[in-house]
Amino acid sequence: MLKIFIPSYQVNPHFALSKVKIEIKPGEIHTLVGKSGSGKSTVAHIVVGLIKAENSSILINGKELNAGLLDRLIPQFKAAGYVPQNLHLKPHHTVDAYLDMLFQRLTEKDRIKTIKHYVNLFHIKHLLNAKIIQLSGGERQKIALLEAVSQPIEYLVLDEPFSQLDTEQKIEFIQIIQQLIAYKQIPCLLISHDLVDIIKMSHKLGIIENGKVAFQGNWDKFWKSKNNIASRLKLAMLNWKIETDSLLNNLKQPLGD
Ligand SMILES: Nc1ncnc2c1ncn2[C@@H]1O[C@H](COP(=O)(O)OP(=O)(O)OP(=O)(O)O)[C@@H](O)[C@H]1O
Repeated sequence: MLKIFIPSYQVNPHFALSKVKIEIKPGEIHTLVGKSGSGKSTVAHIVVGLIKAENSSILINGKELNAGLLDRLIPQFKAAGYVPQNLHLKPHHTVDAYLDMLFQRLTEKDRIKTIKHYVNLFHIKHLLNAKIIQLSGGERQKIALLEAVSQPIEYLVLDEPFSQLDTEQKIEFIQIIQQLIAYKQIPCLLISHDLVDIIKMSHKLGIIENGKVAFQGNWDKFWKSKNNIASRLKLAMLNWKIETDSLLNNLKQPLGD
């Protein structure tokens, strides 16, 4: 169980996070949505320990994590798997060499077996000889996710992981994440403002507005909620569904001359 509590965090004189409380069970994907600048990435940065917010607590399976423990530079303790908005991959490595590097800690036999498993799961066999720099944006996002889950992590934080993907790639990516989360039984905090991701992936939804959590709950609570922002999001979802349905219906019509 991942328990996040940020009572208050002043980001700049005009913006602060306040009373952010999120709990995510193992195997659960909790999506945080909100307008640009509402504070989503700041929450992610605190949760993975990139910034330290005084008085905040991040508890994973009952253990208190502080920025020191979470620091990615401390190799013994990398509880957080994190895919940031801006990816930092080594451009000149081939995918093959990159995977080899990620699983260096394993014996050769285990490394070969593990890499084979991930190559199949991520459908990247055809990319093994390509250099990272030659990959498409979506393929790079896959490698970044693979890197994040390559360590024995205890929770996963994904910040806009689908921003570079088209709908088909997105559906493939969503399935990979769902399998990983279910298999590893870890909590996942997903930051997104894409309705497809939100509808297809979330077990729970949090809406953040101006640094505060304006709504939080499961789908049942969401659909019953009279909260203003939840209502606007519902409307967008319903319109999206209508648009998608009509698009799909139109696709079924035979093409004219
Ligand atoms: N180090 C910083 N110094 C000053 N202001 C900052 C700093 N980091 C973030 N901010 C401000 O805090 C606010 C929230 O930023 P944040 O990146 O968390 O929003 P967001 O909801 O993730 O936005 P987006 O969806 O566009 O990525 C923004 O107004 C941003 O400019």
